Amino acid sequence: MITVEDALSRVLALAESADGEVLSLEQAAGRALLAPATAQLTQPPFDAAAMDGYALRAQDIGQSLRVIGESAAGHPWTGQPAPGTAIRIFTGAPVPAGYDQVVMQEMTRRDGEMLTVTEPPRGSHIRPRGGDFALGDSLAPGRLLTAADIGLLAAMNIPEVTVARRPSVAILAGGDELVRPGQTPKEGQIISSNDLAIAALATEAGALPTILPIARDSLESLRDRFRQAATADLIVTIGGASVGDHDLIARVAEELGMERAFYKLAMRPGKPLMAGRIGRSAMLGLPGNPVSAITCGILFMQPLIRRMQGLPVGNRLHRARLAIDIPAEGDRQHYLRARLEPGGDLPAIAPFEDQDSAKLSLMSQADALLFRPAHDAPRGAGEIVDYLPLRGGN
Ligand SMILES: Nc1nc2c(c(=O)[nH]1)N[C@H]1C(S)=C(S)[C@@H](COP(=O)(O)OP(=O)(O)OC[C@H]3O[C@@H](n4cnc5c(N)ncnc54)[C@H](O)[C@@H]3O)O[C@H]1N2
Ligand code: MOO
Repeated sequence: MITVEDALSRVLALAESADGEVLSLEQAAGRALLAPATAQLTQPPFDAAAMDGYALRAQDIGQSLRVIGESAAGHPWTGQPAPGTAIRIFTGAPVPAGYDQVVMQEMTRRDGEMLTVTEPPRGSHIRPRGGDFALGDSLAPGRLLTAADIGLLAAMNIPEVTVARRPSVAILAGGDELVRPGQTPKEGQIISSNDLAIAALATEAGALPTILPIARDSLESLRDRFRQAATADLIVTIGGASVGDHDLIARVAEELGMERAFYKLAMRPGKPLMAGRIGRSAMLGLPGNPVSAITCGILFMQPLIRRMQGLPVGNRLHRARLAIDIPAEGDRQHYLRARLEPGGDLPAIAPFEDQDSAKLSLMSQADALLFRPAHDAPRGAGEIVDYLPLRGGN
């Protein structure tokens, strides 16, 4: 058994460098920027008024000023500046050269052509040219494009960007006991849930998943599914990873030339995780127990999919205080399903008493995976521990 850390670095090594595709900004939100995007202009392109009011010379405040022109957004004033004058100006309009102060109209009194500043302004109310970004500034790759990024890129006059192609992920669940949701299970059958949960995790990480028809516990059925999956960037199998007589995944994968990176790691849940490469595809073999499959999906599959898009692998640990005492850990790194509550300086975390890796209801209720290193000593309420959030904030 290898450590979780070692396993993760071997899984990440399965990623090849990301392929790019060029998309319009309308299509690019949520995608991974793959090449630097460089501003084609300077913003603001001119010193701009931040308020509706008057442009004037700060040194003239206190005098009665003559209003000699108007500058509106899209309609700059082009006259000659002069001491003792002011220009009517609107938010976003160019501040004409020769004037260094905008005064809000609420702080002035206008009488015909004449203007008096009634309250001293605070700040110039001028946004200087280039104060937001300058020609040649760039947005670095390796980030998911947010709504604000899309707005920024548009303002930079970049109509198209190179983003990582979404990795294709073929998801292969197998087992004679499995039927699809919506069907009526016969005696001894259960509904296949793992493939849908893993596909949801893959989508969340930016992949395009395809759920293959459920494989039967036969070599022929599994060979057939692997053939269907052969063009995927990543093949994820679920179940059939352990030691039972029907656990055939490893056998078929090897027969098809899988180069195995590892099999089994010192982790709870998720010990029988397998990883490697088959043909042009990376492969992850997740354990069948639903909580184990989802935990391995979060800890290994999602980082791999992010790495395939040139993104940081994520899964940063956060800190919380234990709400209850917990016993010493065994020889596997443990991820316990836990509830988080708001706390004083840090949130309070309480692992569920029942950590059965077959219980989806508990995984669904969990706010976090409490992280415990192998051989960790007993811990008391109030001690600080690490956790992985399960609801955003990751
Ligand atoms: N003698 C041993 N038995 C087991 C060991 C072991 O080390 N020695 N490890 C246990 C652990 S830990 C896990 S995790 C499971 C993993 O087993 P497999 O990956 O071989 O998974 P299966 O046997 O195929 O299934 C396990 C369990 O999960 C259910 N399952 C499978 N696929 C799905 C699906 N798509 N949707 C919903 N549920 C699924 C399946 O019905 C079984 O109940 O092995 C332990 N045993
Ligand atoms: O690893 Mo199994 O995943 O403990 O249930």
